[in-house]
Amino acid sequence: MVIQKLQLIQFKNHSEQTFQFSPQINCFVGNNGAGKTNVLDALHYLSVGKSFLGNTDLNNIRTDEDFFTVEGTVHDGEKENIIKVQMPREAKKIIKKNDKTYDRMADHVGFLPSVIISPYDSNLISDSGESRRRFLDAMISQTDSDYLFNLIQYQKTVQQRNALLKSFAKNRYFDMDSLEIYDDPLVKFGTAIFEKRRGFTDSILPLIQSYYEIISKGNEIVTVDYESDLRGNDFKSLLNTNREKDRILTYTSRGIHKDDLIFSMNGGSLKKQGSQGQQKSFLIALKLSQMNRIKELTGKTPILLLDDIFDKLDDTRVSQLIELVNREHFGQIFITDTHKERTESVVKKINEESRIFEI
Ligand SMILES: Nc1ncnc2c1ncn2[C@@H]1O[C@H](COP(=O)(O)OP(=O)(O)OP(=O)(O)O)[C@@H](O)[C@H]1O
Repeated sequence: MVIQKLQLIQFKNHSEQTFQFSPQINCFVGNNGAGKTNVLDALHYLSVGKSFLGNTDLNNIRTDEDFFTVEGTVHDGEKENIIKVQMPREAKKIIKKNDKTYDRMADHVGFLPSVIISPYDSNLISDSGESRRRFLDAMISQTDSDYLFNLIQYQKTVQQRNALLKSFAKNRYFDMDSLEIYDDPLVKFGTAIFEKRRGFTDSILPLIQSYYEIISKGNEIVTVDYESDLRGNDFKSLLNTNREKDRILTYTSRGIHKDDLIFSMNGGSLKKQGSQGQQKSFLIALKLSQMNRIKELTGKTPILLLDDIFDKLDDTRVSQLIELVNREHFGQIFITDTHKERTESVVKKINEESRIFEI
């Protein structure tokens, strides 16, 4: 997948801007606050119809304007496609491919896969399990539409079961039969999600380890463990055993909504023991592995968005990263950096066609 052209209208700090891209490496350089990350965010909109910064769509309309438009010309290997995201202040967001409006945003996901590596990824290490679960879900659902369906059904069922538990407590009443109605859907959807998450983590671990080894020159060993209540436990029995506890707590205490990914370095916690550069190297390895899996499963090469990638990495790690990019041919890459000279020197070492845009 190659984005040939990007046009921004009233998108964040960009009033009107058009970029003609290289099919290989594109760099955006400029001072803090110039709007480099905003360009990557626009590319993210073309991929999944929303911001990677967690902003609401309305916040991304340029101040005092009525709408934003992000339009991209995307070559899918066969033909050119025009992807257009339009966000009016007073109406619903729409996304179109070749002038045809999608009924649901989800129908577009997967057409232009992307992987982003940004400073915000550090939340994956520092935050609670919820952000790691969201990451895992986003990774798997880019290549598996059943997964998203099962997940939505599972989450709805947990919400309904929790609401019932709360109403029991409020009304000082308990009815086992009506609570048990939720067991079958929880077991069905939860077990399917568990199997997918386990399979995905198992398949991605050797990739993460090999990318990390290259970036760090073998200085440390990292691991990722998938932690789940369903590991070694049958979900149905787990629900039975915890029914009384759930009644007291008034929520569903066990299940795949409590899953987590445990990141370790040399046997200890990556969060507690990893330096900023080591944590960043790990996140890069994780994301490159995600990229590799998407490519393998869909046959499409995702676009790679690298926000502030060189910050916090020492020269050795930057060189290793360049070597990796040269070796693996990651497809089309978009990089932001505040240091023009650093970007120029890095790009010179990569044997691919590049373009540098000053923002
Ligand atoms: N809706 C909006 N309307 C106008 N300007 C906006 C809007 N949203 C964000 N901005 C501006 O965008 C700028 C931030 O852009 P961005 O995050 O892309 O900067 P950057 O070049 O990546 O900076 P850094 O090097 O610090 O990461 C800020 O100046 C902010 O005020």
